[in-house]
Formats: sequence, C-alpha cells, structure tokens
Amino acid sequence: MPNPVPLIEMRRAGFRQQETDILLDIDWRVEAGEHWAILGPNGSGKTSLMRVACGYRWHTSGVVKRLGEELADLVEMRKRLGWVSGEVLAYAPPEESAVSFVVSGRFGQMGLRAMSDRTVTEADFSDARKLLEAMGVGLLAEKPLRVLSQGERQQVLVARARMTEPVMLVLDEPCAGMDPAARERFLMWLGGLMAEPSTPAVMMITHHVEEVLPQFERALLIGEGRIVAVGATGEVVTAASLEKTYGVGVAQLVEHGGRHWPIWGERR
Ligand SMILES: Nc1ncnc2c1ncn2[C@@H]1O[C@H](COP(=O)(O)OP(=O)(O)OP(=O)(O)O)[C@@H](O)[C@H]1O
Repeated sequence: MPNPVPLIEMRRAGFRQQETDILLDIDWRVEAGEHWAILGPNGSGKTSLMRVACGYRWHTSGVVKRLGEELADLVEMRKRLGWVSGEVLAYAPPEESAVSFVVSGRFGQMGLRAMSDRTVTEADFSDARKLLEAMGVGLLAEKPLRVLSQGERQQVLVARARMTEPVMLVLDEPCAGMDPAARERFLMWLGGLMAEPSTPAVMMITHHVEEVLPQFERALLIGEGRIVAVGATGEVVTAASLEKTYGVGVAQLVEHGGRHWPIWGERR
C-alpha cells in the first residue's frame, strides 16, 4: 500500500553552520515511491540536503517533516529512510560474507562481528538471502566483502539498507570510481530494481547527468545551497538549467535511451 503521507516535506528550510548558510529556502516535497535524482556542483549542498531530509542533521530554520512528522524517533526514522553510502563499507569487516553484512542492516550494524549482545536467527539469514535473490544478486551471498567489485558492493549495500524495509533509499554517488562498463552494469541493475513496484523511493545524488536513468522521473538541481530547479526530470534537466547550476556552458544535450549526456562548452 502506498504511504499517503509525503516522505519528505521541507518549507523554507535552512541549515546554517558556522555562520554560513549551507542550505537556504528549501521548498521540497517527496511523495512515497517517487524516484529522484539530485544534482549539483561540489559543495553545493546535495549531501547536506539529504542529511537534513533524513534527520542526520537538524535544520536551523523553516519546517522539515519526515514521514509527516516534525519531531519523531530519529532512530526509527533513519531505519525507514535508508542511507546507502560507500562510507559504510569502510567500517565493515572485509572477511564478512555479503549475506552476513546484509543481515547486519536489520540491527543497524556494519557487519555481524560487531554484534555481541544480539541474537541473529536463521530467519534473518533466510530473509537476507531471499532479498539478495529477489534483487538478482543471490550469487553474491557467500562471497566475502573484500572480493566484491565496486558495483557488487553497491548492490550489497542497497540490500543491507532494505533489511529494515525502508520507504526511501538514499544513494550518495553510488557510481563513484566505477569504470564505464561497471557503471553501466550497475545502472542497468538499478533501473530494473527501480521499475519494480516493491522498491522504495530512490534518491540518487550524482555528479553525472548521464546517470539519471529514465526511472528517475523527478530531479532537483542545487547550487550554493539553494534549489535551482525542481520537478519533472524532463523539465528540470535541460541545457539552460544545467548551465545555471554548474556555471559552465552546455553546447549540446545528447539524448540516448531516455538518458542525457551533456557536451560541456560554449554553443557554436
Ligand atoms: N557541519 C558542517 N559544518 C560546516 N560546514 C559544513 C557542514 N556540513 C557541510 N558543510 C559545508 O557545506 C557545503 C555543502 O556540503 P555538502 O557536502 O552538502 O555538498 P555536496 O554538494 O554534497 O558536495 P560534494 O559534491 O563535493 O560531495 C560545503 O561547503 C561543506 O564544506
């Protein structure tokens, strides 16, 4: 059943640190099941926006509602708003199997070895295996994390985040460091996953316009902490708004398979 309450609602929201406005005047609404691409230059506030949205940072002005509430149990909230970040892997034991790592997501842990006082059941392992299989990556289950490719690691991270049955997944630059073939494989997998109705809302932060798959029906462009454009991807990801966001000319925006590749430079 779709959740009728917006996942995120921000009204004139701001985030100010050390006398600097990191986010300002953010008006944004994310409905259940929507897939969003978040784009903007380095330091523009993409990660801060998602941290505030998910309750990892507290806004300093305006209104932010997460799952319809202004104040709520943040631990529970974070389980529902799953953050998928490669940074998590830095804390994971490299010898741990993918399936154990996925199970650990149910307990908010980075792998099962870190857990001393909790009882993990066979049912947890069975659920994790089923999830990996349903996501088309069942063959990764017994592999230690250290042997996985970058793309496989991202897939396992997504599965780990889904162990708490979140209503939203935040992918922070999931394709960073992938070669073109690995990136395409990962994106095709992600696109397939996003097309399934059982997949929660996906928010993907990226630097690369061409990673905005057709399944991302909505997009937000941010520059210097302010929204530059927000709405339907076809109306937001345009040469004009990309130029405004990045301050670089877009000579051409090449469409292929529902994705767009900008050719940066002055128009001739
Ligand atoms: N807690 C904080 N205190 C002070 N400055 C901060 C804090 N968090 C973020 N910033 C600053 O806010 C700006 C936005 O940072 P943020 O990480 O959100 O940008 P980003 O768009 O995700 O960048 P990148 O693409 O480089 O990852 C940066 O200048 C950063 O240094």
